[in-house]
Amino acid sequence: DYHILAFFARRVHTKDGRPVEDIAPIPKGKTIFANSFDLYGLDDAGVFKHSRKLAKELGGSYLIYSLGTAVYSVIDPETVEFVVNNTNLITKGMVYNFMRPAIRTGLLTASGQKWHLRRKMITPTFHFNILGQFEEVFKAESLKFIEQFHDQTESVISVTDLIPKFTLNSICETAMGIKLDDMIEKGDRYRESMKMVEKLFIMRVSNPLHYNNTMYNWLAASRDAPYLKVMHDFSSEIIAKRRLLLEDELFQRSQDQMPDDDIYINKKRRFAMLDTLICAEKDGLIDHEGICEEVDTLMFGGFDTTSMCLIFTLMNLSLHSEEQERCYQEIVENIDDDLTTLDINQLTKLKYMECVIKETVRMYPSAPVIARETLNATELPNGLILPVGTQIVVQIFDLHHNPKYWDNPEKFDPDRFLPENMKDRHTYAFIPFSAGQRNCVGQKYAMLEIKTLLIYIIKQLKILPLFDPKDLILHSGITLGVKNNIKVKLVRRNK
Ligand code: HEM
Repeated sequence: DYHILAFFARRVHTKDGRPVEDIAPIPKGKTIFANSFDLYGLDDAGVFKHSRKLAKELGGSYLIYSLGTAVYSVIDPETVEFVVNNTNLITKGMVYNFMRPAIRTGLLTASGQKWHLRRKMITPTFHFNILGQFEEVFKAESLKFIEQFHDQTESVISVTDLIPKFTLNSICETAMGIKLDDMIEKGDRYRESMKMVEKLFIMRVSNPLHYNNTMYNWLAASRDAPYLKVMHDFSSEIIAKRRLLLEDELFQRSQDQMPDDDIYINKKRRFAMLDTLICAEKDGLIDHEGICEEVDTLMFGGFDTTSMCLIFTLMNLSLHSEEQERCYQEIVENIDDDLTTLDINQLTKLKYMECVIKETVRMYPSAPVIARETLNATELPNGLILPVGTQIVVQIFDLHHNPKYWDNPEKFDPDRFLPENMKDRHTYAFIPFSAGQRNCVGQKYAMLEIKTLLIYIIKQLKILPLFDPKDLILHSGITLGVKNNIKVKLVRRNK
């Protein structure tokens, strides 16, 4: 009866006929419709808390039934390893449909042949040599960031306000080849709309009446439309600007009689990922709509995720002066005083800083949840047999706080990531960038960007706390969000 009231959900079975509950607890739903309306009426902070509460109470991966579907939430590394490495499980979960009005069907949300083609097209744009060119942009943007405080011995800043500007400028200049200097106001509106779109995404997740596209279009699409328009107008303007710049560049090259295929290896010219897409369009491999899909995906993927990681890293460093000092000493020992010479090779020497960043994304993973859908009945290593259409939700946040794999998980302790402390831990207990075929294409890009800004800040300024972490209110979105205005005090270091 219970499952019939979840609108005829196909049921999960076990390989050996044991009751499912022996392997995965099934929390009782709030209404007679199983768990379908458990999130109903909750805001983005409530949705976040709900999942944390379930993970804590149930202590392991668990199963719910919602609107005709079984939803298996995974918080154990053995199942995570199976899921992310299973080539039959690369189709994203149903909830990614709700992102499509904003980021369309690009690399993040696409499936099947389309995903394979796009992944093949976009992966080379994150090649080591190209990242080396992007490093110049990260340095320029980092310098701009700290120059805001150059005439002050101390200043109070809101990292939640300032960091997203830095990351949006960086992604637009690296990936899109466009400086935002004459689009500052439009950039501000883009960021504000993005925030709103994430809120609306969670409103849809928490209201099953909006799951179906027709119902959503009828009941909620017009409410969301103005924010989506701001986002899409912004990305369209960037594409149009880059098209003109690239035309110019190609024209110049034809005048100088240089071959077009030399365009990406010319050291003097800065490569933009968007150029690859525009050139692929000329070869008939992608159309204008496809370019819009990928630009919206990369802007979103490259902006909000790194913002959140930087915000929480700066917060953690402000709260932990000893760890901050270790980062400072490591910079002094490994990085040239003249930051204009900073390059990728120097960045790889900052091992402790890497531990700090990893510990931060463990505690606050920018992508707290990822999901897949089974296209066939799928047997898991623990003996559960998931029927076709099951949603597998990898709860990265709960995995990263699972006390079975992390001692004192709420404690900030970068030493967890020293090689000697990692060897006995399950590799899949930590997957901030996911893993397997559908892992994050921007992982190396993100680490470079984050390390570069941290070097510029820590080298010159001490970061002091102005925020009590007990007050932190996290919320769900497409990425992890925070309700608070997190401030820190920056004090110039004595030379
Ligand atoms: C701290 C920063 C970042 C974190 C924590 C992060 C995390 C993730 C995760 C967990 C996934 C898997 C999503 C899923 O399975 O649904 C992912 C995918 C992706 N990320 Fe990132 N990401 C970060 C930065 C970036 C950057 C900087 C870019 C682009 C410039 C980017 C672009 C993408 C794209 C396009 C995908 C989809 C890949 C695919 O499905 O083939 N990410 N990211």
